[in-house]
Amino acid sequence: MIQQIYSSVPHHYRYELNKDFQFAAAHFIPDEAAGHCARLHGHTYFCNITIGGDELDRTGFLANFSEIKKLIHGRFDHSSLNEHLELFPGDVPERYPTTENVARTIAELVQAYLDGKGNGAVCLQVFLRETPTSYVVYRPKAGRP
Ligand SMILES: Nc1nc2c(c(=O)[nH]1)N=C([C@H](O)[C@H](O)COP(=O)(O)OP(=O)(O)OP(=O)(O)O)CN2
Ligand SMILES: [Zn+2]
Repeated sequence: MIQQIYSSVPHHYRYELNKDFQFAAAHFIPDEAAGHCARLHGHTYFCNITIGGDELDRTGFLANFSEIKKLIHGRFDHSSLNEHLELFPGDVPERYPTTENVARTIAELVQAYLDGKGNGAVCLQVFLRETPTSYVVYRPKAGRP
């Protein structure tokens, strides 16, 4: 994991936090146009989340590394992404569990968690690798999903 090279995010925050983790998940893209991806298959996703902010919380954290991992890994690891219908309803192409849509969804989940902390931290980037040769970088506009 530590050999991974990320795109860096331009920003002016005093602190930048990065958390790496992996999760194993199955998925399929519910459209025949997706070719072999329309069949159920699995990946070990590699994820890097970048968070920026100027203020630390009372524990001296911008955000707790372990809570960031738990938020995403705890929800998706050893699951079928298509069964998370609240996030990936099968009839909405913008919500099919493609790498792009999963990366954006992760950014949305992380930002919702950060909003609850109240120290102004923002999710700046989600790097999501689906296979050894395929990955997506998602950057919310103006630091927001
Ligand atoms: N833009 C996207 N294209 C594809 C996605 C996606 O999410 N976004 N997903 C898939 C498949 O789900 C598949 O898991 C990954 O496809 P691919 O990179 O082709 O996988 P391979 O391991 O076969 O790649 P090779 O480099 O040819 O070994 C497809 N496209
Ligand atoms: Zn896939």
